[in-house]
Amino acid sequence: MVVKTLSFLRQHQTKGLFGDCILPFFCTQSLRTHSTPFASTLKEFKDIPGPGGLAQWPVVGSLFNFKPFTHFTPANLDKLIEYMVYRYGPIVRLQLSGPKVILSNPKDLEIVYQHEGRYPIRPATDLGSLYCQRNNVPGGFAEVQGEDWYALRSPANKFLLRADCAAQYLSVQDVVAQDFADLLEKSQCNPEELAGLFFRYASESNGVVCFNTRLGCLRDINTRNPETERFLNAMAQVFLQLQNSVSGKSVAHKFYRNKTYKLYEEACNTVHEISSKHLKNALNRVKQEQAKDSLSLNEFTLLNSMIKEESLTLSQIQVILSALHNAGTESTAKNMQVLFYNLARNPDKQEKLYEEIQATVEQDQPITKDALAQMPYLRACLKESFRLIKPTIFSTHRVLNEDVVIQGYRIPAGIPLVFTQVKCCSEYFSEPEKFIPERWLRSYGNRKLENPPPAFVNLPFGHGPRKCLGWRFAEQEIYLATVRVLQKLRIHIQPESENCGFKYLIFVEPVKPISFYFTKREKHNG
Ligand code: HEM
Repeated sequence: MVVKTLSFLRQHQTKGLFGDCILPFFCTQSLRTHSTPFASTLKEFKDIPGPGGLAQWPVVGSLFNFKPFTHFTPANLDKLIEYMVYRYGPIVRLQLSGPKVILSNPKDLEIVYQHEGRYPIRPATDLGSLYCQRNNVPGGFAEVQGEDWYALRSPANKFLLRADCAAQYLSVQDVVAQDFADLLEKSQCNPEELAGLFFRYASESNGVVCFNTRLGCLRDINTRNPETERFLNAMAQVFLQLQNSVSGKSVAHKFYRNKTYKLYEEACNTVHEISSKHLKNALNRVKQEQAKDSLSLNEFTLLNSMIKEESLTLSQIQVILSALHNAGTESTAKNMQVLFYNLARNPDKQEKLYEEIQATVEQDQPITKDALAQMPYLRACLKESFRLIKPTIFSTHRVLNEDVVIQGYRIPAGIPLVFTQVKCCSEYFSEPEKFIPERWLRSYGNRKLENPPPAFVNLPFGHGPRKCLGWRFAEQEIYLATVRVLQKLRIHIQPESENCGFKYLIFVEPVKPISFYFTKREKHNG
């Protein structure tokens, strides 16, 4: 097997499939570290460092990682993983509902990505898969693998991988961002309700992309549409129950339709029902406008690109658009709050960003693609916020179809590899706990970045063919909201949120809702 793996690596290197990176890295890192002859340095899977004894037993071994044997619970799995990396190093083998390998060195992540193949496998949450199996409904991007995944991903890629896709929606998403800023200006919300406003913003902004319509999520409380409210509540319920399923609050859903499962199923059905309606309406509008000759399918929109895909059925279009809307809402809402939190805690950086905005965009003028391109500090602030909070999602896994050699250990195909980036912060960044957007600027303090961090050190949207499909939209939505809010308001947090912790269940999220408050900026006249 060892020889097979090595010959595989050699073979592909000579073929150039992995560029010239894999084998040299393998040689310099793994073999040099252990400085023994080539094949004999390969160590077996069972020798990977990690908790020993009963903790490695199949099935029951997982239990020994948690209370009462340790002080960790499934709800703070990220802390357990952080501890494991601290205790055992960059590669750790442990039982977590089956054997897993935790990797934290960016160079090892790179190796995994190089081996993930055409159809990368990211294991789904069991609640999502159970829902599809028990109801015999097709899965979205998160639930499907292999060719089924590719059948969804490839038509979506045609639009979403184009560099200019988000720019098509810039003006309409800008209006959504202005509505959000207006709402924050007027709001007298408690922290939970405020967190809900971020969720509403992300849903509204993604709605214009996925369903070509304003869903009405940002309407004033008195004019809200009951169906939109039902939609928002159902989407929030989907994430809540997913969190319950991964945080150990529900285990029995695997065996029968327990409360968590039933709530999840009901919420998924509601999301499906309402998103089907939105899609039907959007398609009708397209037909009407085509009949009037006022719309050409050549207009570059997500919906048009789906309609033009002859291989796609209506139900597949529905799955793709609904999955995009769901995947993009909670993730964007949560990461946006993290950015606002970092800006609130660093008023000097917030003012510096405000100055950049003032110099680039007029308050009553639309935000253009060029204007966004001229705001490097805005981009640096988001990048730094992602770095500080990472991972943005708990957590990116891959399962490889082939054996791989990492840190000198042979990891058999099929073992889930869990990526975490806890340690690399201090290794690659000075003052890693500080929010320093400047570190991402080409010149930092008038000197060129001497040791730029390795490429795989900060991957908020993942990497490779299975990378986040909506990353351009996520960034655009966060940029627009930040610009429109800062033009009007200063972002602050109450002292009780000063050191709010974050947890990672599905997406990153504050342990307690953040107590933001906003003060109006005096109007500038140019
Ligand atoms: C700040 C906001 C967001 C963050 C941090 C984020 C992050 C991620 C990450 C880390 C993944 C897994 C990638 C991997 O396995 O390599 C992912 C997957 C995905 N994201 Fe996002 N995302 C965000 C917003 C969005 C938005 C706005 C959309 C849609 C408009 C979206 C759609 C998706 C989809 C469909 C997938 C599954 C892709 C697949 O399995 O093929 N995301 N996202």
